[in-house]
Amino acid sequence: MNQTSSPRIAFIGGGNMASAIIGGLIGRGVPVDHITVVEPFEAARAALQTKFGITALHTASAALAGQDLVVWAVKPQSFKDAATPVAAHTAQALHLSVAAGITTDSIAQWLGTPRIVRAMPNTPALVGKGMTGLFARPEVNAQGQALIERVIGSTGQFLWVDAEDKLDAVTAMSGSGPAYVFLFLEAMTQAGVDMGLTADQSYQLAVATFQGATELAARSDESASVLRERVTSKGGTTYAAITHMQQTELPQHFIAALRKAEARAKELAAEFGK
Ligand SMILES: NC(=O)C1=CN([C@@H]2O[C@H](COP(=O)(O)OP(=O)(O)OC[C@H]3O[C@@H](n4cnc5c(N)ncnc54)[C@H](O)[C@@H]3O)[C@@H](O)[C@H]2O)C=CC1
Ligand SMILES: O=C(O)[C@@H]1CCC=N1
Repeated sequence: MNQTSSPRIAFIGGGNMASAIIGGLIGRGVPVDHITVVEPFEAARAALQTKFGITALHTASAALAGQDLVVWAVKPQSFKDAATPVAAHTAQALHLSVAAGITTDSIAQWLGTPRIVRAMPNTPALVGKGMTGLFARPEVNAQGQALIERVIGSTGQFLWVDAEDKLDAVTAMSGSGPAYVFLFLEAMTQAGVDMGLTADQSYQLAVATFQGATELAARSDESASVLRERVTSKGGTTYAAITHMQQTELPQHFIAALRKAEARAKELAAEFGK
């Protein structure tokens, strides 16, 4: 994105997710003075200053008028309160929410505009390897969708879903998913230590294995199950481990856990969307 075509973008909430997107935008050449952030928390404002040279506003003001896009990066429970002072200045803007669970119906009601895209990003966006699910209300035109793709594309991959409730599945998969991977990394590292390796050695082995295996899956035309079978010699070591995982129903427990995340996304909408 160059200087002349750079949109003006405001962020409401300047925490982890906002920082990931801001980092992506700056990396793609969006000038810092095209980015406005409202962030009430002093330490978070200081972090934005140090990291990006952005002086965030501590409260909504007329500086929010004339923005092309407003990105909502507050916690679901803070959204409604955050919306009231902002809505007065931003009725003309396109809005992008990354808040888990909060529906565009609620957001449209709070902001007084239906021009809303809902996104479910994930934290690998911090290193440009994010995966974001997107849903646009019908009032968002192709130009609006293209702007969203430029912004979110600066943080990694994205995909559009055609029904808003599918974002609950996206949340359970890629939104929360990095935490599942980190849990597996922790468990693999512990196993390595139990078998006599150092914690550093174990962690390196675990992280490199995830990196390598997922890169292989991404580049391969074969399914994950075929790739798995290629590692698994009959009666060998992988067979011993996978058999134990199947006998103890690890895959079923994993699937059930994702359904819990999906259910929680729906609960959040009911809880904080009123
Ligand atoms: N962390 C994650 O992996 C993901 C988070 N999300 C969503 O992103 C949103 C933000 O999450 P994080 O960045 O992790 O949280 P965070 O806590 O790092 O950032 C939220 C920021 O909003 C600020 N804030 C609170 N009240 C405000 C107000 N009235 N006006 C403006 N700012 C206000 C807080 O001070 C805080 O710095 C959440 O809704 C979450 O559901 C979505 C996908 C992944
Ligand atoms: O745990 C959460 O509610 C948010 C949404 C996806 C990742 N973090």
